[in-house]
Amino acid sequence: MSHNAPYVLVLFYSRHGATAKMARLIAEGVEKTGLEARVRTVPEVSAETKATSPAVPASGAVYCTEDDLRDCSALILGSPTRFGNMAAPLKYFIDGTSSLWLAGSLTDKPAAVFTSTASLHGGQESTLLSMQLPLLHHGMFLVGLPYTNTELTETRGGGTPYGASHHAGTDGSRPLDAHESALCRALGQRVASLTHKLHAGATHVQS
Ligand SMILES: Cc1cc2nc3c(=O)[nH]c(=O)nc-3n(C[C@H](O)[C@H](O)[C@H](O)COP(=O)(O)O)c2cc1C
Repeated sequence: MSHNAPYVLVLFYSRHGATAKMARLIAEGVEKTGLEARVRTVPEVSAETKATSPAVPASGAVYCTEDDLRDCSALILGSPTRFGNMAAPLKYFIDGTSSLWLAGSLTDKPAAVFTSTASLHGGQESTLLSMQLPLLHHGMFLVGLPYTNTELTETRGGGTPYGASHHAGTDGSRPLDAHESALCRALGQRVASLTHKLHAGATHVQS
């Protein structure tokens, strides 16, 4: 367990900004509970023959460090859907977490996932489910969205029990609607509430 103040790491990749907007709404949900949301992104990946980018992004969230990930109390992971799966930059980052896996650094911490797609039936669920696989390998407690969030049955866009999702449209211009936004906030709040409960339980056991 970390000695830092507890925080929920909202870690995402976004090329065109839709997933980044979801991350901000999820962070709002986390912070409603009084817990800090630490919003971080990952750099692009490129072939060895291609130029690299500056070490600090020009705008938006800063890049996630290994310490950010190791010391989080919970993780909420977001990616655009790419061919029904998460985007390579996020997968590349996760593939670099072997030392945390060996140390069990993320074991018994809550985790959840979110995605944005161009088409409504273009792989939201497959992306969310496949994003959960490495989190299970890390021993995390997966958190989804319960149907007591009535937006799940009312939505005409994104929103799944496996995590939050957004239908951006083929030109990416469809904004997050009220249902999708509410489910983003609900996911952040749910992960943070569970984190509070786990911390309270741990304190109780130790005292
Ligand atoms: C290489 C590539 C593959 C994609 N594959 C899918 C897909 O399988 N299904 C889908 O609905 N959208 C797909 N998209 C569209 C993105 O998921 C969509 O534009 C998303 O909203 C982008 O999120 P962002 O604004 O955070 O970058 C793909 C986009 C790219 C560039």
